[in-house]
Amino acid sequence: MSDEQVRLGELRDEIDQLDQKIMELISARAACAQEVAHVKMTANPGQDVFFYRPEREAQVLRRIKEQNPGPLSGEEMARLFREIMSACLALEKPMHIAFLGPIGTFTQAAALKHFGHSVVSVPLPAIDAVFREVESGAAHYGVVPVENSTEGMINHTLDMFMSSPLKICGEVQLRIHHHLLVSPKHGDQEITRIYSHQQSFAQCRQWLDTHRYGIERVTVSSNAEAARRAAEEPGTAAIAGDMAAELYGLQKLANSIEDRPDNTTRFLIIGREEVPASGHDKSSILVSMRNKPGALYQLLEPFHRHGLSLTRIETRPSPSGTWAYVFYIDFEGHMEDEQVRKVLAEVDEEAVELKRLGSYPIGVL
Ligand SMILES: O=C(O)C(=O)C[C@]1(C(=O)O)C=C[C@@H](O)C=C1
Repeated sequence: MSDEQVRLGELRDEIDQLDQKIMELISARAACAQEVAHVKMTANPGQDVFFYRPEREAQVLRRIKEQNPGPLSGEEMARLFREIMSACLALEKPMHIAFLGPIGTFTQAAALKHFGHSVVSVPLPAIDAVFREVESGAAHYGVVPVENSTEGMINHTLDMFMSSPLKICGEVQLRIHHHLLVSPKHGDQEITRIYSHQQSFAQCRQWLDTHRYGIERVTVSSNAEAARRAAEEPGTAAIAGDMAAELYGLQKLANSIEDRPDNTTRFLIIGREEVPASGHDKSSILVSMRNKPGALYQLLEPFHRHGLSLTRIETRPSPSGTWAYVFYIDFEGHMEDEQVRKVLAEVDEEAVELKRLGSYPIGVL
């Protein structure tokens, strides 16, 4: 045996022993989670038990990232623990997660990034269908897109909160890479049509104008649908992400064609319960103000005075009347925090209506 073979043999023995220990430790952790489920059920007999605890998961993942000794990166280590916790939660209760489908969309990728792969993910055809599925209790949680760094807010999601009783329980950000995809089945046939979702066309507009000028662009309901069509119709291509490419066996003609390298979409997790503070949280509200001079100043001034950081403010027309507006506001802090309580009490005094959409951990992954 060569020196290399001897050394490799030793290292692989060491890896086998470590794997054995890791397996025993993961099993002990899973048994602990089962016990947690038992405690939760006996403490709340006959009631809705919330097995999924977003604030606890955020704390665990943050601690892992902070204390990770390397050589793996903090992100990579947190991703591994994300999957371990996902499997532990599935032992307690398999979670049904509704998302804006079909399968292969970026929203599904976001759902799996947030909850891990041990959930049952349920594709639905529209954002309001995701809300309804969670409201009815058919799904435990839902995942919907809310804003894109290139294209701005997804107004349909914001507007749903005006009438829905659901709470925001979390957020997840996903880097969005779009590719120009073709089916290897169709050989070198000239591309005369490109399918994609309207948001994806918008995010790749400059690239398309430079590299595929004049080719017909056909808008479809999702990137996954675009990929499905490109897989079936010769002479067509799709703009979609990795999940859709894999699902429909497409090849990349051009990689990462989004105009902005930091193209990111933020998704919200919607559920039926309020989330306790995790120590690093964000809150969202909807406020409708009287139509008078200085209304916006009056609304924002208490946030400034109490030192609360606004992360997003968006205006939407009110469904109740012409020229009345509703403000959608995200800010740092939890509604249980003293400062936040004070600010919201002041806002409530001036507002026609204040709706608390929820406090939730700032995305960790
Ligand atoms: O701490 C809990 O409440 C648990 O149920 C355990 C656990 C975990 O595996 O760490 C699992 C699921 C929850 O979402 C949070 C954490």
